[in-house]
Amino acid sequence: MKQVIIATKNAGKTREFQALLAKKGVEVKSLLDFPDCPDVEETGSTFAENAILKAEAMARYFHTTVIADDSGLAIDALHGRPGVYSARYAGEEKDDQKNIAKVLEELKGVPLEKRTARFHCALAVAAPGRRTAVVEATCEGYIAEEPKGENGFGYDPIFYVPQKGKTMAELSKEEKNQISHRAKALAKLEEQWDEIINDKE
Ligand SMILES: O=c1nc[nH]c2c1ncn2[C@H]1C[C@H](O)[C@@H](COP(=O)(O)OP(=O)(O)OP(=O)(O)O)O1
Ligand SMILES: [Mg+2]
Repeated sequence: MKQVIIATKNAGKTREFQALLAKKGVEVKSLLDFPDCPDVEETGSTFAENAILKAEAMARYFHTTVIADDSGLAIDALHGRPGVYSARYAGEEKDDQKNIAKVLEELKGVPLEKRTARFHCALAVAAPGRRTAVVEATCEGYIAEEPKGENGFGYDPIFYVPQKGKTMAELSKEEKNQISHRAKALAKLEEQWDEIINDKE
């Protein structure tokens, strides 16, 4: 069985990687499968730096190739915030509902055409004794006036995707995986794929 470790404790990201990589016959393990693994502090000032920090720490811990995802939402009217602070925007507890409420409060009265935003995803691939590779991608949209939809995770209920006429949380998993920042970044690893996967008996 082909396998890859994604260095994330986020269940939503994990589900998306599982769906994206099942097509390739690759089984995804995330850090949720390894409850004892250490926390990595996200002290970088960019998505790429944080992805590298997480990937390299976990490649050392597991002695094998891992992929880390650092992602978030950049809102133009908020000068790029919440950005790399997306997960903890409304506090250390990483509460999606509180993060959404904070963003909507800050955007009160801002008209739709000025609510432009994008999701960013940086993926770092680290392996012991190898140079770490990083790819990045974005997905453009608008911040809706109110949350809509039940699917996805994080800021999906307030991220309006113009070409679909829906919020990200109203898209099916398959639809999100055709357009998302995460799917686009993963596609950029295509050429390195044979070196990334681990063959498990
Ligand atoms: O597709 C997405 N749809 C909605 N929201 C999203 C998405 N992608 C990232 N986001 C938000 C969630 C979280 O507020 C932050 C990620 O923060 P980030 O540090 O990368 O992830 P995390 O702390 O949840 O898990 P981990 O670091 O273990 O991978 O951006
Ligand atoms: Mg994090």
